[in-house]
Amino acid sequence: MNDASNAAHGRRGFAASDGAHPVLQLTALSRSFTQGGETIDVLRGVDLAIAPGEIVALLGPSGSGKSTLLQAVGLLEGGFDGSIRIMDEEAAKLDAHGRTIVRRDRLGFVYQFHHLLPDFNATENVVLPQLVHGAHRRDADERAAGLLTALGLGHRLTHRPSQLSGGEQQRVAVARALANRPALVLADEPTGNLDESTADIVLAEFLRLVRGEGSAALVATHNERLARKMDRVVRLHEGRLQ
Ligand SMILES: Nc1ncnc2c1ncn2[C@@H]1O[C@H](COP(=O)(O)OP(=O)(O)OP(=O)(O)O)[C@@H](O)[C@H]1O
Repeated sequence: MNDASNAAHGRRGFAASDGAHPVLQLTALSRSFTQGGETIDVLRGVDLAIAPGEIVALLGPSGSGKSTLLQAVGLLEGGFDGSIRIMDEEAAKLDAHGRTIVRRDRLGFVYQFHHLLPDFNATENVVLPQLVHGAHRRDADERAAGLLTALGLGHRLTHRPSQLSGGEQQRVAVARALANRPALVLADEPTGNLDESTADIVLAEFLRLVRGEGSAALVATHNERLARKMDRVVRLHEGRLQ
């Protein structure tokens, strides 16, 4: 079985309680950017293991490389050296098709800005990734309504993003990220665009839901206070994790 077809077999054998296999294992991950003849070594050998169901805060000042690290793990960009193992599969070596399958079947994404589809309502935004994943419409509708209701949006199911507040939009983005039951959620400043009290509420709901679903998460933030609510904090310093 090649890497891509392994990925296509989804999460079989990797129950959330299976502590023996990290959902994510990074070894000597490096990334440099060259611009105008100058090379910046942003990641200089990052090592990290995340257990199933573990929620890890990735702290670091602006420019320390948090987004670069999340982009690597999200298999969104090439140009990295080192190993990215996602559920025991070497994802760094996959071709574009294999990476797409790993992203679709195993990863969920929450960004600072929600990136919801503006022409679709809240439910549809959570249903669509499930249909792409092969779910039946009725099951996808039920799951979307369940997730959105758990996030306090039961009365906003048919609102479009422009009819929702910033906090509500971000809750829809959280529901969308969890829709396909990912083993690992990658979140880049998921509440960075919200005022402090809304950020606290949305983050608490995010953590409760991720824990309830048994997913692991890697959450980039520069907010120490929010980071302390997670299971573990790692810090990016001079291109390495401390
Ligand atoms: N495509 C690129 N080309 C050149 N340099 C880049 C590129 N992407 C990122 N960088 C540089 O890499 C460094 C890390 O950027 P990154 O966005 O990962 O930091 P960050 O910790 O997420 O910052 P913030 O908290 O401000 O979002 C920065 O110095 C940035 O300028």
